[in-house]
Amino acid sequence: MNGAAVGGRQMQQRAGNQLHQRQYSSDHFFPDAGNGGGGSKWLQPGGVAYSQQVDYSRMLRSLHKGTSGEFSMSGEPLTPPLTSRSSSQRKNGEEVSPSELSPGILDLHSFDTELLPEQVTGAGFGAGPLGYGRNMDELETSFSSNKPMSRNLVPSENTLLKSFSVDKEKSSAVAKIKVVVRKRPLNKKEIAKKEDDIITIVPSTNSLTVHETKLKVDLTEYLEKHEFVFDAVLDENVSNEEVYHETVEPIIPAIFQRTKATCFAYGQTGNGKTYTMQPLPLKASQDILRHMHHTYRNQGFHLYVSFFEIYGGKLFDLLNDRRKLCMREDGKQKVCIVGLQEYRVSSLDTIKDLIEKGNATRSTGTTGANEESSRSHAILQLAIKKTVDGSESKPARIVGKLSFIDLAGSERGADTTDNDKQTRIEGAEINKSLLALKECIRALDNDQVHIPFRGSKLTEVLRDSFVGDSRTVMISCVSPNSGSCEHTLNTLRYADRVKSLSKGNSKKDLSSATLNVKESVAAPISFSRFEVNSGDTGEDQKPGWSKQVEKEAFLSYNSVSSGREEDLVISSHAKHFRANSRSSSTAEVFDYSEEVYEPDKPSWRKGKAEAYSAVPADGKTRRVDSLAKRRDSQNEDANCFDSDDDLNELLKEEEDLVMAHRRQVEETLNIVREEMRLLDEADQPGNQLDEYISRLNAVLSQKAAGIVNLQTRLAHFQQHLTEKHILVSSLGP
Ligand SMILES: Nc1ncnc2c1ncn2[C@@H]1O[C@H](COP(=O)(O)OP(=O)(O)OP(=O)(O)O)[C@@H](O)[C@H]1O
Repeated sequence: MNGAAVGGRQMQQRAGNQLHQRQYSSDHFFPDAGNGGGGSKWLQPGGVAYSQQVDYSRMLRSLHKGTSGEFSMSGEPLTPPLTSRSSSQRKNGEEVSPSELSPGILDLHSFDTELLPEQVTGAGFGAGPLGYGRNMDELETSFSSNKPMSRNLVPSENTLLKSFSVDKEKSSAVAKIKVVVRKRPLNKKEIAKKEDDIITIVPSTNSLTVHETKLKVDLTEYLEKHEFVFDAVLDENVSNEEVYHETVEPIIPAIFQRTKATCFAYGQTGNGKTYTMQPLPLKASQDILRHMHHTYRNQGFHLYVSFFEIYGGKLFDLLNDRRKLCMREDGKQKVCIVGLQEYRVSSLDTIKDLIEKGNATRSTGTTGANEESSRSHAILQLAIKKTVDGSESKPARIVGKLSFIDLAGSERGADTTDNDKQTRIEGAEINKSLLALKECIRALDNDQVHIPFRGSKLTEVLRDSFVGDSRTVMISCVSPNSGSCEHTLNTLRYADRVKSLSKGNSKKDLSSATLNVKESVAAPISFSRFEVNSGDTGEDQKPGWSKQVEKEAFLSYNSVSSGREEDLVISSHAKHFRANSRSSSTAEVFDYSEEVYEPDKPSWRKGKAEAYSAVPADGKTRRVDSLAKRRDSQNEDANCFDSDDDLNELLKEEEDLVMAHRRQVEETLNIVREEMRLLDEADQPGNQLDEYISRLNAVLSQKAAGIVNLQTRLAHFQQHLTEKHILVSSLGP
């Protein structure tokens, strides 16, 4: 984790199943004013365990000032005396007691999302050069200042309307799902071990190539290139500021227009997720505040911050002494997080304090790859709410929300062997939620009726952020060292899957179906050592999805199962089986490439669908893949079996798949036999022979693991096939 950014996290020793917590170095934000008790406490207003919408910044400021009030830009008093409660605690201007407050439930989503009026205030800053690009100090000054704005800073109404529509345009132009990859630099340890940087990036084409060293059967090394294209690819020289510009900045305007956006970082432990994620909320807050005070000035918008973590399937409030939270669903299936503290904020300093406080309280642990690894998913939410009829006494309505998720580091089962039991349990829980997250994104983008939000706490909590008008930005963090090659490929494949969920991309794939090649570019290592960061613009690096050149061997002999679901890319039609095997965790190790089939449905994604001419003008679906139209849930599967031909075709393909697996196992066995024969025949003197034998042994054990893996997969496929047969026969003639 990024110790520097957090500024003083300390890891406590884990005792048994106890959490690791980062202790915030300064717990002195507030004296225990309300209780009059001794010692400092972190925001315990009145010492009452009520929730929720604490006007934190007012309290902070009034504490700093020691006065009973401050003034908003409009000149109205904002801050109640320290001893009084925030505006949310007032009822028609009267003080109310905590017992009259909400019953301890913060329903982040209980208020109907409100459509903004299609107009902006006639005064204030525009979002143009005046609004953007100023530093935070200036920004703060302008936010907290009660001075009237200088005349020449006030743009015309036209300019404002223009900037507003530019914002709208910008936000609607942002893809529903954006996948960005960030490569971190080699760290000291890796440099000391003289590890190679195996990733080359060509920013101009958003492409990234992983150069994997592999062994042939005769034990000579060769390089295999895996090439990927994403929405953006950021190399090790890219700053956090640039990451923000590339990822979150474009979606800020959308948050004011009923959009819920989610930005999350994904990647192996120690790859820079926290380093990447931590600065983003503050930068986003800066932009949100700027919009509130300029484009949407005097429209009753307020910003609220909450910060919690999911650790071991449980929720903890990071801004309220790790208070345990419960998640509930109301009758409308809206998610309520009971007890979550939410702070109304209007200054960047306050937000910064809150973020630091939350980060310092997160659960951390030590993994093989990161001494201070996040063992939890941390979710920081910035909610924009609007007062109803300009009344402070009524609960504000949520307009939009931006969630930042610093996912716990993904690591493979294989890497956790040296970890204690707790760490391994954490790892399993983490991987489960990552899988669930991908499943949800996949289902959403396929317009599936059933979205498997219940797959994990993470997805349950995020349900609200994914339905309706939503935006998702995924930042995949990868490390460049050769030792992490397999992890890196797994991460990139996960990202690639998420990216390929986008119908738009799928359509591009389909329109160039044969171009969606899966090939490897291999060369003997002695001849083809790549130049690190040489801007490897080889011939095979062409822009566009069709250039996705990745070795995805049907089943690579050399790949030893890591137990992670990204490890395998088997075949598009196999996705069917997933629906039937959701309950089986082992079945979830399978991942499937997919050629997504696009029915022309009227939905919130229609705009995107229309962008692609592959959908026939008559609106009828075009058969691209006999299987694709029946891929989602079991019910959907059953409903979609149109004809016996389709069913037979499906069964045939599945049988072929099983046969192919069988062949793979047999071929692998043959290789092992051949190697054993070689071993027996090896007629080499002394040391050389020993060395040769030990190398062969290494290869053999690798193969043996591969065989076990293949056999397991084969068994699963056979099981699925049987289930399919049963399903087919149950459908009757
Ligand atoms: N782009 C980068 N530039 C410089 N240093 C980086 C970069 N990315 C990560 N680091 C450094 O690498 C280390 C690990 O990063 P970080 O803690 O963010 O990893 P992580 O992916 O969050 O790990 P985990 O999942 O275990 O929490 C930190 O010391 C961080 O400062």
